[in-house]
Amino acid sequence: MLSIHCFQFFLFSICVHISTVFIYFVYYSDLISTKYIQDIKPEYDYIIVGSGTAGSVIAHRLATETNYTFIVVEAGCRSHALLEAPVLGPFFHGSLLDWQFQTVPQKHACFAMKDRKCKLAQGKILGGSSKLNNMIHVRGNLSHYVDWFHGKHTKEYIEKQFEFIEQNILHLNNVQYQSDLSDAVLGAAKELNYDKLDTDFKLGFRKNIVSQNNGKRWCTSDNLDVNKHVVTNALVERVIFKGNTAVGIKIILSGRQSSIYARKGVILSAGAINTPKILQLSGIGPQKLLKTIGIPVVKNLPVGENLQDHIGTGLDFVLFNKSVSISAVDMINPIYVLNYFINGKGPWTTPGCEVIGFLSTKNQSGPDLQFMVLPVGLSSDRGSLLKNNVNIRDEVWDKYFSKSFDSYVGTILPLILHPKSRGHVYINSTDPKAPPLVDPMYLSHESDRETLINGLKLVIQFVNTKSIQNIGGYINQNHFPGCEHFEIFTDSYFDCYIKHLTLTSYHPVGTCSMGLPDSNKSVVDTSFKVLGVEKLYVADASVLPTLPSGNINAAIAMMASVFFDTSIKVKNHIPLCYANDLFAEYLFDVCFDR
Ligand SMILES: Cc1cc2nc3c(=O)[nH]c(=O)nc-3n(C[C@H](O)[C@H](O)[C@H](O)COP(=O)(O)OP(=O)(O)OC[C@H]3O[C@@H](n4cnc5c(N)ncnc54)[C@H](O)[C@@H]3O)c2cc1C
Repeated sequence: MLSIHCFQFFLFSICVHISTVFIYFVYYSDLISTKYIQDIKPEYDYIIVGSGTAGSVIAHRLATETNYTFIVVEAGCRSHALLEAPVLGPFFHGSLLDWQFQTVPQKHACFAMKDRKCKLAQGKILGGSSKLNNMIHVRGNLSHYVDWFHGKHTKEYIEKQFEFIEQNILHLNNVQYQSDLSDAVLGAAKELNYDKLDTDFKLGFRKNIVSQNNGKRWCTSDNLDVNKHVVTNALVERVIFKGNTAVGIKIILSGRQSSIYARKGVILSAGAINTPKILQLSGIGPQKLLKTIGIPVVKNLPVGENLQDHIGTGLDFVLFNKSVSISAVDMINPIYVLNYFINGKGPWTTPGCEVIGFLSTKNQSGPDLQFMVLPVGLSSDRGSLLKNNVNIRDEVWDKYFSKSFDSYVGTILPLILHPKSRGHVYINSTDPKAPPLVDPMYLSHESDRETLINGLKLVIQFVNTKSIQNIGGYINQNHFPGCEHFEIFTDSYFDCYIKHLTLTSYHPVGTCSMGLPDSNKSVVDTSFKVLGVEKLYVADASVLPTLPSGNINAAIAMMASVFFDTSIKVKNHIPLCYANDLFAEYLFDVCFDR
């Protein structure tokens, strides 16, 4: 048996090395072409920093609905068709396509990770984190978004924005490949009286809808004319101000510093970790922090505070005595590879997570917990990739995860939807290349731990259903290393377990919160404008004041679209029109104010 595991490890390791070499090739060929080909003008109407989910929605709408000049400035490289296969997502973690952020050592979480630091992958590539993500498309609960805008936009308006994005910007499919675990979990949910999930997220389960086009990953950046509108491998250092008006940005391109100017506005869409970093480097942030670092204060605002994330636990918690999916080794079967490249079908299209569910640990009508169901676990690849992605310590690996090698693993991952723990992102140097200190303070609020403990109990309930028993499911009975002194599956054991095995779902938000101008928690107003300065906007994950009820990519795209409508179209008196649905509009390709 040991020799099979060694062989599997060897095989996976070869795949990891091949993908690493290919990523180097993609990265460096773009770097060289950046030097000789990319053409940047000194001034545009708008500058967009970051080509991720949000930046690309804004760029696409600027290109297709206005005559404004603009440029998207992206620190990462262009992608490559071979990197679009959904199954390859985990290979990008820790690579040149990832900012490779880690948390500072955590007081209440991440004990099973090296130095108590959890890794927090974020995409550094054209398309941003949407090139690394699991492609799950969830609208979330619309009434939360109405609250974010303090009533400025109605639920119907938000719904229209989602419809617009779903019809014009994303490609959405049902998952193209499913394991036996999917149907078993849906069967279990039925046994436990959960409904099928409807659109306005309440409680219930469903198979995933994913952002894919013919089985290939689809990102908002895939709409862009890259040669015309994007410069890659260009790191934005800071915003340039004239008085209190943003007039441009300083960048490092091909090792050289230069400036680009914007007539109408600078839009920061660099994500929830990098946008606060750029603002702080530009003198917008907590006064005390900026003074300590020696940066002149342009505006004292709580930039970088209010960091939140959907936190979960439970990898390799559910085991099976028979296979519930094809094995990781099967993934390199040439038939599956060809099926993907020729038909856009089969296991290579897998987003990882096949089913999602929304539950309440408090018997309420709205969810406080999400389940993500994956037919793999941490030990599936025998330690060649995922162990490093999650930063697991060797001792924990040897004592716990490697013990699952002789079983089959699947994952029912409980995630807290509305955590109360809050952390921060602070720079600790004036060097734009230095990563900021990311302290999410995971699980620092006791109620978050309570929710997750109840979540693990719900996982056990699911595993005890007939549907899961029929496919040979059972709970891993090994004590988690570090928690041996607690009686297994008691509340105190689970409390210890989640503090050790703390997992991010890579959903950091909130670090440049949207809110009312007189609140001391707001960084941008409900028009996405940075408070107290002119012509500077933030539109990305960082403006979300709280976490949505579900995966966040669609909500970020929706926010970017609202930003475009309200702060570019309406502000510049360009009529709003979601579809040319009047005959005259259709005929003359215009929109009328309604
Ligand atoms: C591994 C993973 C799995 C996920 N799974 C899902 C999922 O299944 N469903 C879901 O809904 N959400 C998922 N998410 C979350 C979702 O993808 C992100 O929240 C979303 O893409 C963030 O969008 P954004 O525009 O705020 O930032 P990003 O998409 O991260 O874009 C920011 C861009 O700015 C660039 N940038 C940053 N700093 C600079 C600088 N100084 N100069 C120039 N450019 C810069 C970055 O390189 C990047 O391209 C996942 C995320 C990850 C990482």
